Amino acid sequence: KNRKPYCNGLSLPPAPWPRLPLVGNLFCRPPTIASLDEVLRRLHAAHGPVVSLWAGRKPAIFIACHDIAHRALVHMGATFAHRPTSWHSGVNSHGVNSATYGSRWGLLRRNLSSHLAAEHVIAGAFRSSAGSLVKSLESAAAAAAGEADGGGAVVAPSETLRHAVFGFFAALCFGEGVGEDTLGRLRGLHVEIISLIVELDAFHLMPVLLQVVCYFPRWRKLLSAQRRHHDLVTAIISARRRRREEGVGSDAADPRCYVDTLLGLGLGEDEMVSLCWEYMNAAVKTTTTALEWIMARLVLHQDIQQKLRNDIAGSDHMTCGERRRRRRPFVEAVVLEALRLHPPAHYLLAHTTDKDVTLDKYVIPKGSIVNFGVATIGRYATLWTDPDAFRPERFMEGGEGCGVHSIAAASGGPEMMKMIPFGAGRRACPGAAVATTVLQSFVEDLVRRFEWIPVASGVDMTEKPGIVTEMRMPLYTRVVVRQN
Ligand code: HEM
Repeated sequence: KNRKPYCNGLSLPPAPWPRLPLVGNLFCRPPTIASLDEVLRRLHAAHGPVVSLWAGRKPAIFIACHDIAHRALVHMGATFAHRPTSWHSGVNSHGVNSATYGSRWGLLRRNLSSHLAAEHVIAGAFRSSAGSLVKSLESAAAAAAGEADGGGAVVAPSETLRHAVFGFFAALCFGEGVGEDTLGRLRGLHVEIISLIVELDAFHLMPVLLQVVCYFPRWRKLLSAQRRHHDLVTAIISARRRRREEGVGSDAADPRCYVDTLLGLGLGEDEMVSLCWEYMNAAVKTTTTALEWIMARLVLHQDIQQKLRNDIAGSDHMTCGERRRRRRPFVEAVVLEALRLHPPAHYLLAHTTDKDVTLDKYVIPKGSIVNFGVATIGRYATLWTDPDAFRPERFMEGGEGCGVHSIAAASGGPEMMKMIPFGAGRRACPGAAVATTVLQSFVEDLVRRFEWIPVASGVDMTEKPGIVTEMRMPLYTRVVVRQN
């Protein structure tokens, strides 16, 4: 019914009628990402890859086609590089992601990207967290060995993986030397704040009235958690500032961690706290979730796990740094295939446009919310053979995914966008290269040190939809410590 001409004879992308946000879910319970998935599945099936919902007075347009996503994010990159604003952004208000597309965003993004490109910083942080991850798993396996009925110990490694990934990114963000106790409190605060955020609000999909209704009962708790987070991170930053002023270690001469780079930019306290929140928040849950899906796949596909082990056996004598620099096509393929089939983020962060644009045969009005179906594109039946099957070989030489990277090259065509786990174009994830390198390195260490065997009940691969789509049941597996 709303296909009537809107602008220059073109109509808006098809939407359900009446124009209510996430129809059918609004009145019974707060709308969730699961209900969004459901509504979009039906709309795409009925109307094709470009559809709209209504977030209050604004259309929210969803694109689930790699070709159209390529036109929007790459060809019309500058037009689609804007983010919608929010009346309350809390801890996120000064982040790169919420920055208006312009000079401040450019400065913060360049700073983050060059910090993440510093090879020696990444290598140092990785060495210590990979070491402690292997030790913790060995201890967990030893503790559980008594309960095992032969053939290794049954463990639930999720918490250990999460701890290692958090430790790695905390070392990159705040530098080495922050106490375990402080990191524990910081992790607890991240969990608390995230549990209080209304999921769909993160995608700018809720009309203001609904936001007020959903946030009202949790507002005080959210403010209190944010205040405690602010105090803790300010104390860590102050300690880091003092270290630099006193010239402890080589840090004063060579800015290493993210906080050092922020101190160099002369930002205010609130800005730095917000940027640290964003760093840890953007990095940890996504990377941990990806790691869990990869390990679940390796437990499920014993042949792929063995092939991976054979493949990395040749690098056993190398140092950590040498291994990270060497190209490892099969490990890369395993990580890419897992990111295609199980992207941690099923949608990008919300984009918006600074003018009316025509896309496909529709008009996208200025200021609309625009988002892209990451999971739908990665599992598209016309783009991938047997898209629901886990086949890393498709990314090897001669395979249908050969040449496809986790981030589409700006010069490539739409075929480069057959998967977009990190987005594409100007707002694509600046942490993509670090995340994939770290995933490959953790996976190598975990497969080199342990054998991962399914328990009798198998592996539950059901998804738990959310801002980050995790496994519904945490991984539960048998591990055997390898002797060599
Ligand atoms: C497996 C791990 C990760 C995944 C799947 C992931 C995914 C994404 C996605 C889908 C976006 C939205 C892109 C868009 O809206 O077009 C994004 C943005 C972003 N990510 Fe990541 N990310 C990961 C790791 C990281 C890491 C390690 C960092 C930094 C330490 C990071 C920092 C950011 C930032 C700052 C943005 C906003 C960029 C901007 O608005 O300019 N992410 N990420």
